[in-house]
Amino acid sequence: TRVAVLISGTGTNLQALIEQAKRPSSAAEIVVVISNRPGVQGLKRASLAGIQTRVVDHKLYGSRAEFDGTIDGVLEEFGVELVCLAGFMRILTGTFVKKWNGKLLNIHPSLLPSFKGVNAQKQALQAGVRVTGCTVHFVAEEVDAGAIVVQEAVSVLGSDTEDSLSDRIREAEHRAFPAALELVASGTVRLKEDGHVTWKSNS
Ligand SMILES: Nc1nc2ccc(CNc3ccc(C(=O)NCCCC(=O)O)cc3)cc2c(=O)[nH]1
Repeated sequence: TRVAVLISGTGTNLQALIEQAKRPSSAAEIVVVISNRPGVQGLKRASLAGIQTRVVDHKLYGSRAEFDGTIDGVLEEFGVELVCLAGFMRILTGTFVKKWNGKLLNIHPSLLPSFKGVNAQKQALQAGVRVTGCTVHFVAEEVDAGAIVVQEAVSVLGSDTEDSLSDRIREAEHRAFPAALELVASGTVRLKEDGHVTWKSNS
């Protein structure tokens, strides 16, 4: 499966996906990395891995529709079949999400539906939960509300700060996202028309 990864920054999740796609058994081939910001470290990680990169700078577009349309054009140019959002921080328009429905994966640093939106780790600390984690989900128009593919639980320690908890969640993300990538790229898991996830059964 031809995969694109969308980033906005360092791309630590991108690195985990690159390593997963390199494995001989992987069903995924990352064919392009697209950033909405120039000069970010994730672009260097992609180039080091021999993956083509594109920058679609959202500041250069008058509307979200034009920005998303340019992203769509790059995805079509590379024959992309699956898109992973790895720390991509721009909300995608409904038109784009509809076109790519079932082919867009995002990772969120909490056990959705708890703690949607930005600073999910801080929300978990402030809520006093003893278990949080990360979620890989299909992207729906409503932010952080798409069907769940993979989750990994992470304990909250009494000594945790936002940074120590974020680091521990990030380690879980680096396992969960590659696992979800394989499940969807291999066709084991897919999104049904009714918006629910279905697992291919051998029986
Ligand atoms: N329609 C749709 N698009 C998304 C785009 C990115 C992400 C990644 N997670 C994100 C979740 C939230 C945000 C956010 O609220 N950023 C501040 C506003 C930035 C802006 O103005 O664009 C960004 C990414 C998830 C979604 C999603 O669930 N649905």
